[in-house]
Amino acid sequence: MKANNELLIDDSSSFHKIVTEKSIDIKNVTVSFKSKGKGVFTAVKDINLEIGKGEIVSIIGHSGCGKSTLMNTISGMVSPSSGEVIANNKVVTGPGPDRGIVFQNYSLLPWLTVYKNVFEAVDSVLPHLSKAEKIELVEKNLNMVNLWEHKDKLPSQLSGGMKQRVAIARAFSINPSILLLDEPFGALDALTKGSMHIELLKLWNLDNRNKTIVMVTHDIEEAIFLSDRVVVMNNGPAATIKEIVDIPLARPRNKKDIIHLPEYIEVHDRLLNLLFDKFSIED
Ligand SMILES: Nc1ncnc2c1ncn2[C@@H]1O[C@H](COP(=O)(O)OP(=O)(O)OP(=O)(O)O)[C@@H](O)[C@H]1O
Repeated sequence: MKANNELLIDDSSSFHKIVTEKSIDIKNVTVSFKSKGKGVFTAVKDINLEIGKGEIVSIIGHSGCGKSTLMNTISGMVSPSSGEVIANNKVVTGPGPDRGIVFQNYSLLPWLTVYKNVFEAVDSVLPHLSKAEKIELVEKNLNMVNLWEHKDKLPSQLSGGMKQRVAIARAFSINPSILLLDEPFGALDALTKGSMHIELLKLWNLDNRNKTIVMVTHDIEEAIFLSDRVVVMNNGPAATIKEIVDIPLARPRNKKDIIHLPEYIEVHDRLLNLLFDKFSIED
């Protein structure tokens, strides 16, 4: 049995696809913030995590434990105080088009239509494409999330789920090999969230499961349904990785069926225990 933070290479007993290429390598990463009058605050400490190409990995942990900080080191928006992040075999020194990010608050430009929100992103990240190629990309991705007919609407005319679908279509249209999702479905109701999970997996499948997806979530069921592995963080400050849990469920997964499987129940219990081990029922 391999240590669970190593890549699963050629492991025929695993449910995971065979991973032969590293996509992200977080090496001994510590992130500290300096704040005026309060000195130095260490958010995460000595994080080591390897993620293979095409893997879906979720990060869960209590509020403030450093999940977003860790994601931001992969995106390049936060620099590690020590250690380094390697993405697609290059040391991360800032944001790049190989890493797309989707936030909980959609971050759409409110003055641009759905179409323009996606087009502008394609235009700025892939300037070498012809206009026709850019239009084709925008159309394909808006169709994939069933929003083509809403292409002329402004974000204010859309529901939360629709806005998030635009944000996801935008992230996919720039075709990053790594997709970083920071609580992407946190603000959605359960039904919308469920259909967004299917949309996300559909896009991932259409791309031959080649995109690496790292997602921050608070939702254990969401993490199990979507992920190959779930990274559980300890509480901060100086948060570390508590455990990395493999999700032993074959794909495609049917949400209604998997919840009855003993493997699901076991992994769900494990994650609950890891997250809530300090509480008892009486609490
Ligand atoms: N730029 C910053 N300057 C100072 N402290 C920061 C900064 N960014 C994050 N922190 C601190 O680092 C810790 C981790 O924050 P982070 O946002 O990564 O946590 P999180 O696990 O994503 O939280 P949540 O689940 O509530 O979104 C927190 O204590 C936060 O206050």
